[in-house]
Amino acid sequence: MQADIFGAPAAATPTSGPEADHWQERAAWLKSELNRHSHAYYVLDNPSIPDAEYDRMFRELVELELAHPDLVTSDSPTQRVGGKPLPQFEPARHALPMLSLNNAFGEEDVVSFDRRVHEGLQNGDDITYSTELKFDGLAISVRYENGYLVQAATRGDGATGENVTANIRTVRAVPLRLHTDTPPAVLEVRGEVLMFKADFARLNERQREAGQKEFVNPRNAAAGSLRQLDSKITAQRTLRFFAYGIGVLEGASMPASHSALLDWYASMGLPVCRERAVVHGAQGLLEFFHAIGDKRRGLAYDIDGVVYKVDRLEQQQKLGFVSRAPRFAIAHKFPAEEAMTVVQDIGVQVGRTGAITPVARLVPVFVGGVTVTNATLHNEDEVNRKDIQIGDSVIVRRAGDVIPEVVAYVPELRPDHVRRFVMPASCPVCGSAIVRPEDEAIARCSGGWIKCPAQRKGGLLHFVSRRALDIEGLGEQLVEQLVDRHIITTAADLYKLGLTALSELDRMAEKSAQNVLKALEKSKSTTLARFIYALGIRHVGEATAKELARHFGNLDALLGASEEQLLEVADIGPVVARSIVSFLSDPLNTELIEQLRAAGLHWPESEPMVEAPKPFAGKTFVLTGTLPNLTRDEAAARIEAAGGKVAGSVSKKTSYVVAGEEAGSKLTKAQELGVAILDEPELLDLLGQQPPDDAMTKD
Ligand SMILES: NC(=O)c1ccc[n+]([C@@H]2O[C@H](COP(=O)([O-])OP(=O)(O)OC[C@H]3O[C@@H](n4cnc5c(N)ncnc54)[C@H](O)[C@@H]3O)[C@@H](O)[C@H]2O)c1
Ligand SMILES: [Zn+2]
Repeated sequence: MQADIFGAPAAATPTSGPEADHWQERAAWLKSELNRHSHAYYVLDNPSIPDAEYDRMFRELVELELAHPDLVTSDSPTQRVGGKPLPQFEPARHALPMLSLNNAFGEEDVVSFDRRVHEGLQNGDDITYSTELKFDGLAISVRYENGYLVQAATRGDGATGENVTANIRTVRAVPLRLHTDTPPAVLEVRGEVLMFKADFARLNERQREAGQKEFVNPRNAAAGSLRQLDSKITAQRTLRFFAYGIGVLEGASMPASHSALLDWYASMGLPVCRERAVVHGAQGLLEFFHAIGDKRRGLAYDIDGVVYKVDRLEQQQKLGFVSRAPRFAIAHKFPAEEAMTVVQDIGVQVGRTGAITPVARLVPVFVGGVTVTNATLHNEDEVNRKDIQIGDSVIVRRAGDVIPEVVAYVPELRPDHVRRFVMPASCPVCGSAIVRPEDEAIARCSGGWIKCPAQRKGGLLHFVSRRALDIEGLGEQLVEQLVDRHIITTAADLYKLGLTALSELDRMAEKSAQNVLKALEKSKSTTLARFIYALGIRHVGEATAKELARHFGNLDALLGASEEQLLEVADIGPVVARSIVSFLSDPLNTELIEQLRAAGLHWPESEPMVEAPKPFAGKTFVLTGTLPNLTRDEAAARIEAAGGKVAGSVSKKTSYVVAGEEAGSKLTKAQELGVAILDEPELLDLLGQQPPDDAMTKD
């Protein structure tokens, strides 16, 4: 397979096109492709390729233009910002243009940015930078006259945007009036409109219920919601806003620094993100980048990097602008979490509970900071729902430590010959029949761990994993050998391993064998929660194991618990309770537990705790629509804390449906079935609670 200059497989991407040595043709082709994708992204809010793919083509064009400057034309995407405003909107000219940002993809880029700033300012001292998040939404300019919001416009092509004033007025996060007695005569606040992840999930759920198209990601949902001809629709979507820049200012003096500007904004009731800092030099920039990288998953919204800006505005002015971006700022991007590649085959993997997972074998692709060759397709229904076939170009997502998954295929790149995935009839590892109970999404190998080495290996790897007994040095290869050579069958056998047996394995020096034995010895002293989790009971994850340990205090109390007693544990529902009882009533499992105790595994034990009564115990709730104060997650958390269960769909077994505004088909179903319906005040009444304070953070 031929690779292009960025190392990605050429056939896997739309960058195929003309050969790279016909550079004129190639540049023309890149321009037209980039323009086509920009239109889909900026104008239609419906991109067909991942951003990383777009960025790759963009960089290729930049390189070509650098090598052949006569290729640069004014219509080149490298010279322009965004897309043409939609003609359906009234145009809004920006008195000061709204630009883009240059990107840094690695530490070297950040160091050279800092160097260019020094050169530009002829300054030998450390530069002070203001650092903030790069929100993944869309830019907006909001104009206040004498403190009142008078106009809001999208970025558009940088010079002219779309007048979206009526829509912005429905966004609660944007104040209609500045909270100050001395407002400037004119202030253009620039910032990002975005959608929080939870609101995005809820919106897509509603779209699904209503049989309408779902949005690809929060950015496109935000853009699609703001750029609505009917502001009633915008009003129904929860949009947020963070201010981060300034356009025209009249009747007030400009703060001396960017950080002071943001503080001023916050004092006037404009939402400014708290995750910002003032740092010195390239070192300070990189420290901020890493600190935010660690926090990223926990943020309520998507970011695709951080932004560094020279803090002193007078220095910003001195540095000025290049064609489409300021010289005083740069966006430092996180590695892209989505990339495009080709599915070469679809195989299956057998998990520790026998679950058969379809796995796409991919043309290797760099995504989320690593090279990925396999990505999960979750289960048979997902493969069919997403219609992913062998031979397709697909978008692969790897976010943080999450297992890479195939998100979607790219219809415009589907070749003539693709092949469907067929679930095999028997386990590829042990040959036992694969069965899929009618009401379940997961097909399983019916061999159990006695017959199926894949399940044995999976179970052992789970047992030794970091969150279970945390036995260092017992990795995949070692477990594989131990099982394949029939040296061990169960976890209890691990504690019978001796130095000779271990040293005889491949790639096992005596020193490492000794370390494994030491780690095994150390693991004997553990906690009840880890031990329960390590057993690998289906549906008992880490959190449930902790809850069980807390509730029962000691192992014998858990071993003797009935299904009813298990149901009294917080977070445990009928499915989990049944799974625990069925696991513990299998003599093979109880024997294993006894063997492990006999091998010396121990933990502190205590008496079972007495739980306070739970008013919602045994009751099932379904949430639908938007509640006035509580988010859906908050409402669910409160119901669960009171012992109730939250279900996704309404049935005769539902005790209550909690309905907010725009409740959809679930409400109708509840009315049909005669299920009791609550609004937010009634729910809080039942709970004996108050609504929360406004959730939006305004410094
Ligand atoms: N998938 C596609 O087909 C496709 C097509 C076109 C563009 N794109 C993507 O769009 C991006 C390029 O768009 P762009 O020109 O808007 O640049 P950009 O999004 O990379 O950077 C500029 C924008 O960042 C935003 N921003 C967020 N936080 C900010 C902060 N704290 N300070 C200042 N600005 C902040 C502003 O909206 C600003 O306009 C690329 O990531 C590209 O991949 C994708
Ligand atoms: Zn099997």
